[in-house]
Amino acid sequence: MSSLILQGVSYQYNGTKVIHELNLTIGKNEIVCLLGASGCGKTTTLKAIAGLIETQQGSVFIDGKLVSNANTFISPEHRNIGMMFQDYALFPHLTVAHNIAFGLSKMSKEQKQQRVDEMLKLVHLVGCADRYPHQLSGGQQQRVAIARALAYKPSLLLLDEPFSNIDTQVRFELIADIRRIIKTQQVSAVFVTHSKEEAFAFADTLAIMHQGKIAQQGTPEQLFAKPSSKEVAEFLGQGIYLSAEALTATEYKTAFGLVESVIAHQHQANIGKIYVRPHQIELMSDNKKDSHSERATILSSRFIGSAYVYTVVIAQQEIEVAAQYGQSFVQNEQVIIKIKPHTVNFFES
Ligand SMILES: Nc1ncnc2c1ncn2[C@@H]1O[C@H](COP(=O)(O)OP(=O)(O)OP(=O)(O)O)[C@@H](O)[C@H]1O
Repeated sequence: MSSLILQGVSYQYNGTKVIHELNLTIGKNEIVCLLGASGCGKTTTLKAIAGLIETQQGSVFIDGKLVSNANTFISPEHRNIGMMFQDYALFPHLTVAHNIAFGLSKMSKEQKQQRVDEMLKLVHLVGCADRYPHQLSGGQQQRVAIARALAYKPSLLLLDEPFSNIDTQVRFELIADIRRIIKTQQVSAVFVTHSKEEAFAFADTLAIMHQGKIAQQGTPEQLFAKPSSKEVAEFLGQGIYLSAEALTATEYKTAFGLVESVIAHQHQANIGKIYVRPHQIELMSDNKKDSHSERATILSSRFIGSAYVYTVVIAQQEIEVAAQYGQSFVQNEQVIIKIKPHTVNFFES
């Protein structure tokens, strides 16, 4: 059974549609990241799942139970969800223990104490029970927030940009730790961010949102290997388009030479464009001057400690490409580029 199903969910603010007939399914114990540009509707989707807004169309099921459609609306406190929102801070006047125990009103005093102790252990904050939030670091406060969200054993956890106020240095340690905590508690989670790095580190699967819809859902590897649209490919990382002809299931002819795919693709049409990312491009000096391929132009360079990164113009598009060790080029130099064999993203035109 799925933990969460959204079927054709739509929502509009004052007549402006923000989410459009959105579909999303999340499996048991799966961590899914809603990833997308600012304003694409991520937080609104999370609010619709939580019941913080009433959707105008579509159905939401949590653990197989209908929580919202045209005739039904279950309030947030009855949806068995835990929330960890960026602006859903800890109660400043309550100790860590009281913050964690906040949602445990139905338990006896002893049961509450036991659950708080269990949660403190889980989030590595034993000994901090009597502290107040202002006596904790940002990372520790987020550990308390996750402990509070998990204390009453929700079946689904919703996290909205929970790491955005945490220093970059400790952020990825905290992400790994909170992922471990969620996995040990066997709870499903929907996580919202606009950071790809956070999404890759935290989620099992990504659901890329674009203009109020899920454009594609899958593991990072699946999305990189076969983005369903140019928007998904572009969102996953900067790149350039090269006009290409698919010669076979693994070979593409471009003005810059033949490009080889490490995975075979089926094509309806053989004329289109391939999307090439910087790490797939190799710059080479034009020593022989006898190649028939087009040249790229070095626009500028910057030193990043271990190598030079060049801004290069390729087919009228600018892209930053790192040079190989020991290579150097001068401004306006015409260079040959080699596209390394990779999983080619080909879009038919
Ligand atoms: N209360 C509101 N009233 C009117 N419009 C709103 C309201 N809340 C959000 N919006 C609009 O709805 C759209 C989607 O907002 P939402 O917060 O869901 O996007 P998001 O993808 O989470 O963005 P971000 O990454 O910037 O947080 C935006 O255009 C936003 O301006």
